Amino acid sequence: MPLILAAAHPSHAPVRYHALIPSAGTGTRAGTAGPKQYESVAGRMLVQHTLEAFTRVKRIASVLVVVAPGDERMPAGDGYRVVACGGATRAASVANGLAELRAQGAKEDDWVLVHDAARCLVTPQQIDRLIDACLTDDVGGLLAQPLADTLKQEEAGRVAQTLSREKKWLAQTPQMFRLALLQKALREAADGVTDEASAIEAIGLKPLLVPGSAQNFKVTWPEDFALAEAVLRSRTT
Ligand SMILES: Nc1ccn([C@@H]2O[C@H](COP(=O)(O)OP(=O)(O)OP(=O)(O)O)[C@@H](O)[C@H]2O)c(=O)n1
Ligand SMILES: C[C@](O)(CO)[C@H](O)COP(=O)(O)O
Repeated sequence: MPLILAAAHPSHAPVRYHALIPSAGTGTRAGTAGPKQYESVAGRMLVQHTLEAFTRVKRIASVLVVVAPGDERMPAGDGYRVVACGGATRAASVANGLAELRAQGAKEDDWVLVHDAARCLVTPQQIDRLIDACLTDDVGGLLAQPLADTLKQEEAGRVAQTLSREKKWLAQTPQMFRLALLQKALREAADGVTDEASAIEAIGLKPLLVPGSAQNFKVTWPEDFALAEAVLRSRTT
């Protein structure tokens, strides 16, 4: 796919935005027979809804989907490429995808928007909101949702204490950082890092929190499929 020059960086160098969609998980918590991203939701594979949102954002120059080695279930489609370089963890899949982007010619300063295949309810408007908020930021940032419920800490199945929910956010995706910075952060990240922002935080930087949407949830549990289906169908009526 040709890379499109999308916007002007303050230094006047061309800035490009790439989407990286880790889709190499097995979906163990979803309780489905196969990986959840291939389940049918509102008439299409779950991951196809995710990809449609990104391919509709015109300033995104390329969309790269990372699947597990040997996985041939991802359909080919317009506007995205599939590479079978998934790793044992989400962070490894993202790191391998970043290396692939570099191999394809993406530059160190290009922005990368990493987004879970399993967040199939993201909208082009939400993606644009993140880009608009971060494009002049020195660090980058993520969509996130302020905590709505009271927060409990558990000990042996009982409440040990109630934590303050003030200034607490649930991290969503996309999470948007410069390519080389994110590569460095993931190289240095401790095992078990569960999102890009925490790798960036670990090197001493403070990602920007950009309000997302409660509808941008990650399909994780069996009951999430029906909810995703209902939301998607409500958008087409
Ligand atoms: N080794 C991995 C693990 C996860 N992912 C991707 O990271 C996203 C978020 O992960 P999660 O929701 O945890 O998906 P799974 O790992 O598939 O689910 P589970 O943890 O229930 O097994 C998903 O789109 C998933 O496909 C990935 O690319 N490579
Ligand atoms: C990246 C993420 O979706 C932000 O909330 C989340 O950390 C993914 O975690 P998982 O353990 O892969 O479900």
